Amino acid sequence: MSQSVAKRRRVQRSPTPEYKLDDDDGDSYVPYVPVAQRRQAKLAKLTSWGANPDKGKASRQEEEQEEKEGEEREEERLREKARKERTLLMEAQEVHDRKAAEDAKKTTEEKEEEQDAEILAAIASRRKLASDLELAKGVQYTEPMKTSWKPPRFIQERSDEEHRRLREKYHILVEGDNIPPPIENFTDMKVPEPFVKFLKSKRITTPTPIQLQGIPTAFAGRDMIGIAFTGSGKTLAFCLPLIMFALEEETRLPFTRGEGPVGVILCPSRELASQTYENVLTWTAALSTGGRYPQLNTLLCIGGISMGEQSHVLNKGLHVVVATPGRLIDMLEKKKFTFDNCKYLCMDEADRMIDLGFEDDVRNIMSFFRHQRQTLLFSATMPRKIQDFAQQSLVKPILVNVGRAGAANLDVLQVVEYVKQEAKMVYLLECLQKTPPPVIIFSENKNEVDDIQEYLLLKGVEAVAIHGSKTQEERQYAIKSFKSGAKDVMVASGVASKGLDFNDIQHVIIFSMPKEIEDYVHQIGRTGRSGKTGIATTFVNMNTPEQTLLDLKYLLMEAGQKVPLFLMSIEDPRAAQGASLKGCPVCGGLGHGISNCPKLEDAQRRQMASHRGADDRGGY
Ligand SMILES: Nc1ncnc2c1ncn2[C@@H]1O[C@H](COP(=O)(O)OP(=O)(O)OP(=O)(O)O)[C@@H](O)[C@H]1O
Repeated sequence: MSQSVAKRRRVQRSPTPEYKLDDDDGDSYVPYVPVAQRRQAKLAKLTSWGANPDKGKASRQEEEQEEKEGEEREEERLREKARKERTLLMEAQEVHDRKAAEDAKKTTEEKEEEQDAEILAAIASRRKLASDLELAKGVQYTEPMKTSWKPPRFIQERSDEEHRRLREKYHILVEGDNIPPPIENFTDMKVPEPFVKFLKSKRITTPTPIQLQGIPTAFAGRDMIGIAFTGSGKTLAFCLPLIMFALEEETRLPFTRGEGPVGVILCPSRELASQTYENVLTWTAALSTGGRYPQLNTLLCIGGISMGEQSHVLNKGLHVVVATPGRLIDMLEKKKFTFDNCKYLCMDEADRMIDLGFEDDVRNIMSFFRHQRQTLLFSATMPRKIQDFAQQSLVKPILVNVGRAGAANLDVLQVVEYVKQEAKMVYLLECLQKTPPPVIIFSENKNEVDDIQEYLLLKGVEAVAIHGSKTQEERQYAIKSFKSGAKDVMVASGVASKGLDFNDIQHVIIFSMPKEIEDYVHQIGRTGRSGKTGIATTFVNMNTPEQTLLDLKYLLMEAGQKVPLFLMSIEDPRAAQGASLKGCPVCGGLGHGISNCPKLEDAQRRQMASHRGADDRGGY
C-alpha cells in the first residue's frame, strides 16, 4: 500500500524531464493537491453545512475561488519547473553537440595528446624524490647550492647570444634559469693542471658537448639532468665536479677517520659501479701525483665484495663513495659511515634507477643526508616521464641535452637482418667474421647467453659470458679477461652490461632484439664510443613484436641508417591517421604511443604480479 502511494506521489510530485518534454505545455496535466489539504477542504465543507445558507454559499464560493486560484498557482509553478528543465536539457545537449563538433575538428594528434596526458596523469601519482623526513616535514629547498667556482672573466663577459651560438655549434639544448656558460676547454674550466695533463695523456684533449656544458653547470653547484649519447663522456662530466668539490673540502680542512664522504655516485649495477670507481681512482691518483694536491679516498660499495677489503679506506677520511643502492643502504644503516657531510649525489643511468624499482631505495638513501645536496641525473635515455618526475625532485634544475634523449649514437653503423630462429646460431659464426675482435653479443635470455657461449667455445671462439645469475667472481673474471684482450668475445645479457665502457669494441651483435628500444640504444652503444666508429648487427624475425620493429624502423630513419625492406614495409597505424611521430613519453620509442608502450605494459604486469604475490602471502 505505502509502496503504491509512494509510486503515485513520485509520478505526480516529481515529473521526470521526459514526461515534461512529451507533454509539451502541460495543459492536460491535473495538478496534485496533497491529501491533507483535500481532507481539510472536505472538512470545511462538511462543517459549513447547517450554518447560514447564504453565508455558507458565499464562503463556499470564496473557498472554491481560493481553491481554483491555488490550483492555478500550482499549475503555473509546475509549468515553470518543466520549462526550466527543458532549457537545462537543451543547454546540456548544446554543450554536448559543441564538444562533439570540436572533437571532430581535432586532429588525431591532438586526440592522442589528450589521451597521453590522461594516461601520464594517471601514472604520475608517484611521490617526488626526496627523503621521507623531508617530505613529512615539508622541507623544500628553493635555492641551488653555492660554490666558489666562477668562469674566467673573459667568459663571464661573453653575451648570452655568444653562449647560445656556442651551444648551437655543439647541438646542446638547455633548459633552466641562469645557466652557466659552455666552456670549450678544461683549462678555462679551471681544472687543475696535473689533471688536464693526465687527460691529455689519455687523448682527452677537448671536452665533449655534454662535458663542455655539463661540467660548468655542476661546478656552479646546480642540480642538473644530463642527457647525451652513449660513449660521449658522461662519466667524466659528473665525476670531475665531485673530485673538485672533495679537493676543495680536503684542502680547507683535511679529513680524518670517520669523516666524509662529501659525495656519492649511484649506479644501477655492480659492474658499472666498479668501472666508475676505477675511473675515480685513476683520476684522483693523477691529481695527487706530484704532491701538489692531496690524496683523495674513494670507497666502492657494492654487493658481492667483502667490506674487509675496503677497511683501509674506512680507516681514513673518506671523500667519495661509488655504490649500488642496496649495499649503500646496508652500510649507512650499519653506520659504517654517515652522510652528515655529504652534499653531492649523482645517479648514473638515472632513468633505469628510477624506473627499475630503485626509486624507494633512492628515497631511503636521501633520508641519510643531513643537508641540502646537489643532485645530478645522467643517462643516454631519459624519457619525458622520468624527466618530468626528476624535475620536480631537483632544485631549479638545468637540463643539458645533447641530441634527442634515447637517440642512437650516430657513430654506430646499424645493420638489421632477418634471421630465422633456428638459423641464428650458425649465422652468428658467419657474422663474427665481419670485423676483428673484440665483439660483444647480447641476448635477452640468460639460458641463451650460456648456450651461445657454449656453442662458440665448441667452435673454438674465445668467449666469456656474463649475466645476472653468475657469481660476482665469474662476472669480474669475464669483464677483466675481455677488457684485457685475453678473450675475443663477450656474450652478455642486457642488464649486466649497461654503461660499460670497453676499449674499442668493433662489433655489437644483438642476438635477440630487446622489447624496449632504450635497451637496444644502450646495447649498440657499447661500440662507436669516444668518437670512434663501430658496427651493430641485430637479428630480428617473426618472434620480434611488431611494436619493437616499428620503434627500430624509426630509430634507423632518425639516425640516417639504411632501413631494410622488411622493416620499411611495416605500416604504422598512427601514420595512416596523420599523427606526427614523437617519442613515447614513457620509453622514448618512436614507433608507438603511450597507450601501447611495451615498457608500461611490462611495469604494469610486474606491479600486478607483485600485488598477486602480496595477496598470496596474505597481503601487506
Ligand atoms: N673529452 C673526451 N675526449 C675523448 N674521449 C673521451 C672524452 N671524455 C671521455 N672520453 C672517453 O670516452 C669513453 C666513453 O666515456 P663514458 O663511459 O663516460 O661514456 P658515457 O657517455 O657514460 O656512455 P654510456 O651512456 O654508454 O654509459 C671513455 O673511454 C672515456 O675515456
